[in-house]
Amino acid sequence: MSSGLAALSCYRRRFDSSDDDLDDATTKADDAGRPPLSARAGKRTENAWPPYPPPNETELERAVRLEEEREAKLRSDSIDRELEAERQSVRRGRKAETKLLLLGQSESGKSTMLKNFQIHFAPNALRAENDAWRAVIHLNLVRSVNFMLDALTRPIPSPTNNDGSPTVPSFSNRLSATPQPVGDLRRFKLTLSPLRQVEVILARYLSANEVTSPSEGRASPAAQPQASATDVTIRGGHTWRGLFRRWQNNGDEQQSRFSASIVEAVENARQILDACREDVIEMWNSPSMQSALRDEGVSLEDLSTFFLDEADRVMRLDYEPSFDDILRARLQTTGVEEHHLKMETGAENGEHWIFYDVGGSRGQRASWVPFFEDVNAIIFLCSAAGFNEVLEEDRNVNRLLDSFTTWKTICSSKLLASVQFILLLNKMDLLDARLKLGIQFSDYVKSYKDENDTEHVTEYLKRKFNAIHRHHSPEPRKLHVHCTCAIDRNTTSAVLLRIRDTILLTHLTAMELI
Ligand SMILES: Nc1nc2c(ncn2[C@@H]2O[C@H](COP(=O)(O)OP(=O)(O)OP(=O)(O)O)[C@@H](O)[C@H]2O)c(=O)[nH]1
Ligand SMILES: [Mg+2]
Repeated sequence: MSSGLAALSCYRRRFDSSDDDLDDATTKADDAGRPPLSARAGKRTENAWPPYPPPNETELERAVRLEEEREAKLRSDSIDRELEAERQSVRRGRKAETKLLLLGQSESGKSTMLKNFQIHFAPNALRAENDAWRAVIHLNLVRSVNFMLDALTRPIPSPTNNDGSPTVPSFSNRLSATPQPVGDLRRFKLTLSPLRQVEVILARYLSANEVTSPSEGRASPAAQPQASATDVTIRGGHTWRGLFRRWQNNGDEQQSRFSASIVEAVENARQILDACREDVIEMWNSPSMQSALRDEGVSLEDLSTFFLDEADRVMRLDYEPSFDDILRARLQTTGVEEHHLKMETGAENGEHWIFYDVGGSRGQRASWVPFFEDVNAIIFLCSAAGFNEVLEEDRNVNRLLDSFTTWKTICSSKLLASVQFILLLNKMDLLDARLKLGIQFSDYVKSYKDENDTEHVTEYLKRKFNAIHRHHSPEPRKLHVHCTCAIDRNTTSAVLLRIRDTILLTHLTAMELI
């Protein structure tokens, strides 16, 4: 309790004590303003309030006493109002502390789910980051194009037969055997070569450190070798979004010069993208190119096919990212990023929610622990489609098995004993597509004996996660489970509302308001 509240309560206690000391039937003064019977009978305590008239009270004394009582009543009402205001402010303060921790392995969809929260509850703030997201989307796209060009021109060691002859035709042989002339690939390599420069520019500036780079005249490159064609890594905590807010006149000339140089370089990159647009479309739509990619073993899932399909729109000079585009932009998280969401809609308008979005790869999980002590809820994401995938960082480990193990660790944590637990079975679209393709869930999960359809597999996953939660939680706790497809913001919005209700309920319960 604050000192103000304590002082007010103390005053209230003194004020109320008179009633405590009196019997029910005798506590009210009569209409003439005379004290209650018990008081008149000498039962009242010395400091009782309101003061009682001496037996021979004159008219003047009575008027003074009644005035004092009226003032006391006004003071009491004012105290009541202050107490209520303080209670509201404590309540708001608690809400301002709403902290949510997004957990789960890499690529489970944590950052995508966070973007859903932003789209739903703070759309204007997200829209203000459009310039930064455009750069991420462009980087996703050029990485895919450059990755394809590299894959198609990489010399492949051909396996040989016993007699030394190749068992499969080399790529160039295959390409010449297709209707697509080899010359086209050469042409694409040539005409699209400026995209190498675009990749460097965007990667460089997206990973730039606002504080150190201007003086050092360099930005830390993000263009580290990536596991997937489209992954973009930006160290957690970097205010990369802010780098694109033009000319924030904060009085720092060096900073402004740096921002201006970023803006100029990114504008150049956009010009190049616009100029390369038709060639990218032609290359991507060429059937022989796509079949060559497949022959080459390049998984289309590794490419940002969404943006390649949308190249005509995305590469135009006047392109503005839509919310659906932002949802699809892949930006691998490293470390722990703190995101403040100021609610712009609904009853929570103006409230602050703080999200901690973590990097999910194994090497980063130790950095989650310090955040356990101070959160209201955990939102754990598991890719339901991970059953036939392995971890990027350890290709011997099945993704679903890794999710079970991580979930068990999280559930067992004593630090999280009183935290709200929300589990999202994400990527339901991919699970559904894979099962419909005939991929057998039981081939990967030996204990699974049910039918190979989405409904039964989902039930199995829910049972499994629930059982781990029940057995390993330090004390009984409710688990909220939802199935999601984080790239579909329409279906996800219903889940977001239910998550919000869960969080609000936690608050009200904590404040003993219900
Ligand atoms: N098809 C499909 N793709 C999804 C879904 N959720 C996320 N993705 C995609 O999965 C990829 C990884 O999503 P992220 O949200 O970046 O994953 P993350 O958990 O934040 O990963 P890290 O930052 O590496 O820990 C992105 O390309 C998303 O567009 C989903 O429900 N369905
Ligand atoms: Mg992430």
